[in-house]
Amino acid sequence: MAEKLVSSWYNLHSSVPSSYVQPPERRPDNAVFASGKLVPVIDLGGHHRPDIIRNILKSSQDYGFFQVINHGVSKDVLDATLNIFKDFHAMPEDVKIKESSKDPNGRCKLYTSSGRATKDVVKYWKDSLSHPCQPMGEFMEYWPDKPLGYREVVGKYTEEVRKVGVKILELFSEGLGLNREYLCGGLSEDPVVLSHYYPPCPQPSLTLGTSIHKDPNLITILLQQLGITALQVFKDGEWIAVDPIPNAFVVNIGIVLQIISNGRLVAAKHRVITNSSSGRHSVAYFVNPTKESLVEPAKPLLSPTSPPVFRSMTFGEMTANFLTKGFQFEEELRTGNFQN
Ligand SMILES: O=C(O)CCC(=O)C(=O)O
Ligand SMILES: [Fe+2]
Repeated sequence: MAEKLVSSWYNLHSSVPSSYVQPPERRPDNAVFASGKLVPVIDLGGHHRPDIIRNILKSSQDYGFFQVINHGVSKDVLDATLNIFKDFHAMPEDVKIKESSKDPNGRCKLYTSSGRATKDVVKYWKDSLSHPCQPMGEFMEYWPDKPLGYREVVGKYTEEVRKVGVKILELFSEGLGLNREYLCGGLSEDPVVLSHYYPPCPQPSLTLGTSIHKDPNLITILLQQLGITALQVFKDGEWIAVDPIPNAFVVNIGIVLQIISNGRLVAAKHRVITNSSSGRHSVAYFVNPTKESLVEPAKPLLSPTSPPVFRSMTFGEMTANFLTKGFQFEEELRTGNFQN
């Protein structure tokens, strides 16, 4: 971690440093907002499976986003998770660095801005901790073990969210006409958890917490802190706010699922704005394939009248390209657009 965390210095400033000022066209105050539009809310506890599937597919085609309620993870687990990550980001910088530097391969990391700091023309008002979270705890020895209880709380949370992920992936598979387990093997076996902290910002109209991006994964299952609306989704030239709902998860489609569905499901652009009165925490669970997995349009969805819209590539190769080229790399993945 070469650059100082925003949380270490934000309270010393009454204006944002110039390196955090977005160009006018990207500033939140210059954006067009959709009034009255809402990302659909889906009750996963509902009993009519075909309805749930229909709603999930429709939201994923129209918005690339939906929220789920009655997903089976208890309020206690959600609260404990947000609290442990709050406590993590509140620790002194040297402790946070030590606790997140145990993995010799650097897959547990603490970073500021987008983590691609040298490539960001403008920086983002955010610190993040991320690490793999496989269900058998394979990687747990490299997780932070401070604050007290971190591994227990995050281990429980990621195990519970994994189950929600399996449910949702099964619904997607069925809805797309694939067999129920299609997305459940290597295509979703390398999950990563990301804890984002957006400190209070003195000039929210000039800066962004997270860049305008699409997620380079299968799906994301996001837990938002209540009381602050900051996540926005881009649809038809307008930004739609994703208001936090008590005990809900926000689910969004990543580029990998867009490719597997051969473009039927959409990975939408989104971003996070800051606010001056309080900090915000969110916890993203990225459902990722293993790096050896081949990401390509599902064969059962292809036919002479429905040819592949995307080319195949291993997830490892895809990730390396997204890291250097950003989500614009998606264009290169479309058949006919490939450049070396
Ligand atoms: O903090 C949020 O609400 C969203 C974060 C996000 O977009 C991501 O982790 O990809
Ligand atoms: Fe995202």
